[in-house]
Parts: sequence; C-alpha cells; structure tokens
Amino acid sequence: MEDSEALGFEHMGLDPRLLQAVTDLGWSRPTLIQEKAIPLALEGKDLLARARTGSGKTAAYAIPMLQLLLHRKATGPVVEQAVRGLVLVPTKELARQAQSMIQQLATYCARDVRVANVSAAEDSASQRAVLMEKPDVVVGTPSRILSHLQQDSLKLRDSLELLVVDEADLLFSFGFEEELKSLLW
Ligand SMILES: Nc1ncnc2c1ncn2[C@@H]1O[C@H](COP(=O)(O)OP(=O)(O)OP(=O)(O)O)[C@@H](O)[C@H]1O
Repeated sequence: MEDSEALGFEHMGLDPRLLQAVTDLGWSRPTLIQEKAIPLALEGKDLLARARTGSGKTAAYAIPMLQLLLHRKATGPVVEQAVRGLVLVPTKELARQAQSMIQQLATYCARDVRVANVSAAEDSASQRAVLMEKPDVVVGTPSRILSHLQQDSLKLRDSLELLVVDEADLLFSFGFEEELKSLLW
C-alpha cells in the first residue's frame, strides 16, 4: 500500500512475536491485500480475496491465522492440542512455499504454534508421525489431506477452526473438485 494512511502492521493488534518476525523480514508496511484482509480476518469474517501474483497473499492469511491461534492459546481455556488450521494448496511446491512463509512468520512463536506440511516429500509413515503430534496448522494438497483423513492419521471434524483454500482457481482447475468436496462437506 503506497498510501500514507495505510494501516501499519503495528496498528493491527498483532502479537509482538509476529511483529518481530515481520520486521525481520524487512516488511515496513502491509501490501494492499494484507491491509484489507488482515483486520477482517481478525474479526473472524470469512473472506474471498483476489490479488495478483506476488502481492503477499500468503501472509495476508498466515498473519491472522497465527494471531488467532496465539490469542486463543494465551487467553482461552486450556484445550487439548489439535489441528485448528488447514491450508489447502494445489501443488507440493506451493505447499512448500506456504509452509516456509508461515514458518518464517512463526519464528518467535514456534513453540506455541506448530506448522506441518504433509505434502513434503517424506513417506506417508513420517507424515503420520508428524500428524500424531497434532500440529496447530497443517498445509497440504487435497489428495494428501484426504488420504490422511481416510487413514485416520488426521482428524479435523471437532477441531478445525480456520480454513484457507489458497490458489482456489488453480485448485479447482486441477480437478481437485471432488476431493475438495469430500474434504469440506
Ligand atoms: N508487506 C510486505 N512487504 C514486503 N514484502 C512482502 C510483504 N508481504 C509479502 N512480501 C513478499 O512478497 C513476496 C510475495 O509474497 P507471496 O508469495 O505471499 O505472494 P502471493 O500473492 O501469495 O504470490 P503467489 O500468487 O505467486 O502465490 C514474498 O517474497 C514475500 O516475502
């Protein structure tokens, strides 16, 4: 956002650990999509957002997701560790990129919010082991997520609170529609 009236990260009510990560990344101000999306997502609104490539969409969903999870852990009743956030992406490469970005933003709160990419190249057994630890956020392609749901290595029904469908147009054009439906309905 080039406008001097832009709402800076420091005025979004973010956890200082997230602000520190943003500073370390050298981001002095939010991009337009971040400025618009983050406050609404923090209010708990459902969003459908569209912006050109490279406009910072990953952080636009990752920052509020991390903030909401941190806030819940800091202020809510103590609840069992569970997968509360799911990020669906169309390809393994995008899963890697999304996880890497989320992980960078979670650098200073990695103990409180754990993020796992189930589409990483490891075998299914290693992924099951990761899922047994109940990471707070799981990133993956629909086919991989569905396969873990079917094997019961991933359970979302009673715990999922935050869902991101990243690159939704690609996800649908890759023919994931049926998998997405079985996942989400
Ligand atoms: N507020 C910001 N200030 C400066 N750089 C930023 C900011 N937010 C994100 N970036 C950087 O912009 C680049 C693009 O971000 P990102 O990959 O999230 O964009 P995207 O919109 O998701 O792109 P794509 O559609 O290709 O996935 C990354 O290198 C990221 O580190």
